Amino acid sequence: MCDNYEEYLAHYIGGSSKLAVLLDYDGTLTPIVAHPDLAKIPPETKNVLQRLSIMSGVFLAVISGRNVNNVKEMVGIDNITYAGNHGLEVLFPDGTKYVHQLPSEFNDQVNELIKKLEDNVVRDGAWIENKGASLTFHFRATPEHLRNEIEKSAQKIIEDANFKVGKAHCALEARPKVDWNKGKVALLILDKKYGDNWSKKAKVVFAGDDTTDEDAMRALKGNAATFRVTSSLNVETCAEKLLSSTETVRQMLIYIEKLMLKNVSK
Ligand SMILES: O=P(O)(O)OC[C@H]1O[C@H](O[C@H]2O[C@H](CO)[C@@H](O)[C@H](O)[C@H]2O)[C@H](O)[C@@H](O)[C@@H]1O
Repeated sequence: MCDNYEEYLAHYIGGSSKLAVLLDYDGTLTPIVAHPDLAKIPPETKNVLQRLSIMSGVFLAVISGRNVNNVKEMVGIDNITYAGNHGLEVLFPDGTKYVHQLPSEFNDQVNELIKKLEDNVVRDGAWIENKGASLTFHFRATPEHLRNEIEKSAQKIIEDANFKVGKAHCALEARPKVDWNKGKVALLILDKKYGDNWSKKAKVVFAGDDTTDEDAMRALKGNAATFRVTSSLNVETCAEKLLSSTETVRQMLIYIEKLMLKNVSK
């Protein structure tokens, strides 16, 4: 049921003094807007994240499809974990990094893909966000009557270039064909923080709004409280609960802060 998170979280977190909060960025911490550079984190959301980031017993990670340096800059909080490119790269608060190994031919493949997209579908407002380990083909600025055709053509080009293609908000995500995703990186992050029996040591909350976030909801099933941010009640999801907006995500984070304040001051 939508936005009915209080009872669910109070019951799930219980008296636990250790909680990992894993959050997607676009569409979860910030509303979807016309261009990625405009998706600034609302100050109230940043404030509650900042408070959670220094709260004893709370561990915070942002797991995004953006380039990892870009998402770190957009959130702007030190000492938390950032995963970018759908988990292919991670910056840990201790200064260490995880970079998922890509096939040696990847750079050539991505350059070829960019050239094909530029020659065929980068027009009528559509553009490529080159994020290094993956790219996003954006068509939000394309007139609505042209979107379907441009999306179909781009999808075919991405598939033919041997990339994984995923549908996003007015965009297609092109990712290398490696067995890695937001779910696998969520498990890696939790393992690194708590050890491989993390599920016995900490409670976990995950929230995301997009299809790539479903990998995390699936991987965490049974060991986390998971939320899909969506305004539709009919969305197919592996999440346990729905949240209707980024504003509700912010309210939920404030509720988590209250619960954890009680738990850590016991
Ligand atoms: O995993 P996320 O943090 O949710 O990132 C997913 C993609 O988000 C961005 O694109 C989307 O948000 C933009 C800003 O609101 C919007 O203009 C665009 O239409 C959306 O598709 C980002 O640009 C991508 O790199 C991320 O992969």
